[in-house]
Amino acid sequence: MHLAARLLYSALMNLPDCVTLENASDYPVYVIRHPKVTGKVAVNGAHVMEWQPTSQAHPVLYLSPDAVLERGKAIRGGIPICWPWFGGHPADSTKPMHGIARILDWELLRVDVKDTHVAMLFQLKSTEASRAHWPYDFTCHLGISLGEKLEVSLMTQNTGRESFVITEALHTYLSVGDISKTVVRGLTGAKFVDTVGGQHTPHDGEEAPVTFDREVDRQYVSTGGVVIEDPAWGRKLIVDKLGSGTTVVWNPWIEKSKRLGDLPDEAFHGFLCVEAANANESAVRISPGAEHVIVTTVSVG
Ligand SMILES: O=P(O)(O)OC[C@H]1O[C@@H](O)[C@H](O)[C@@H](O)[C@@H]1O
Repeated sequence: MHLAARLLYSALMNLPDCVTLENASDYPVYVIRHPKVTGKVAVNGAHVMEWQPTSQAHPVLYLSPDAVLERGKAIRGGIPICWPWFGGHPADSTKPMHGIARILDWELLRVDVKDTHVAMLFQLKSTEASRAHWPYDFTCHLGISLGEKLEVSLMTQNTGRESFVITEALHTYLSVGDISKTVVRGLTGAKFVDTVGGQHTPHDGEEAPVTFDREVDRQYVSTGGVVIEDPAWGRKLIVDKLGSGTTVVWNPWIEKSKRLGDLPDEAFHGFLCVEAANANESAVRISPGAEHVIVTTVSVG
């Protein structure tokens, strides 16, 4: 659907009072102001840019102050949806990094408001634009529930006549008080692929929890959740997931931050990414008519 039609449709949807559609500089964003939670979700990528329970003094998600808000571009921070490939395209390096879902406009189908949360349902269907990058027919639904807990679930349906294989990630940027004191628990013993510098080096599991004193870019074989201890802000973040065989942990540290134009050089001190993903041997084959769901939740312990 064309953007203008989509915006008209949203207007006709009678958005609840706590959700408004703001359209500064032709960049539509749903803004949530609910007694229990505030948030922002961009039409571009159905991208959760912000989510903050009103009980929290500090933001939970990280959003770069230099993030580029332009349709067709990925946002640095929040939760980019990496789909239908995670990382670089396996065969064609000219295709967009992390796939197309984060750079296409999604359509809001429904909003439900409860005392405790706001739930939104977005849809992305295959079009000529998507087929130019990926030649398959699909419908994706993204459910986002913003409350004391954040839940994001991505369902991929194969609406075509041939099977396809996807890799994917719910690429969650989390704010922390000090990355050098941050500890990620829940991945001990898990094999991982180290991808720092673009290499893909397999490793056996480690007994120590994950800590940060340099760039970390790892794809763990893991179906379970993690706990992120952030002593600087005296809190724990709990990231859980379903339908995911890979957990990606990423912090760019200083050199890579300098190379990323949409991230301040020193911003790496204040975030890490923990991504519910399916990569490598967890790539998902979906038959015609079949579907696959991946879910991540984030809460503050
Ligand atoms: O800059 P992008 O395309 O948003 O990717 C950010 C990072 O995303 C992570 O998931 C990857 O593991 C990193 O290698 C990558 O640098």
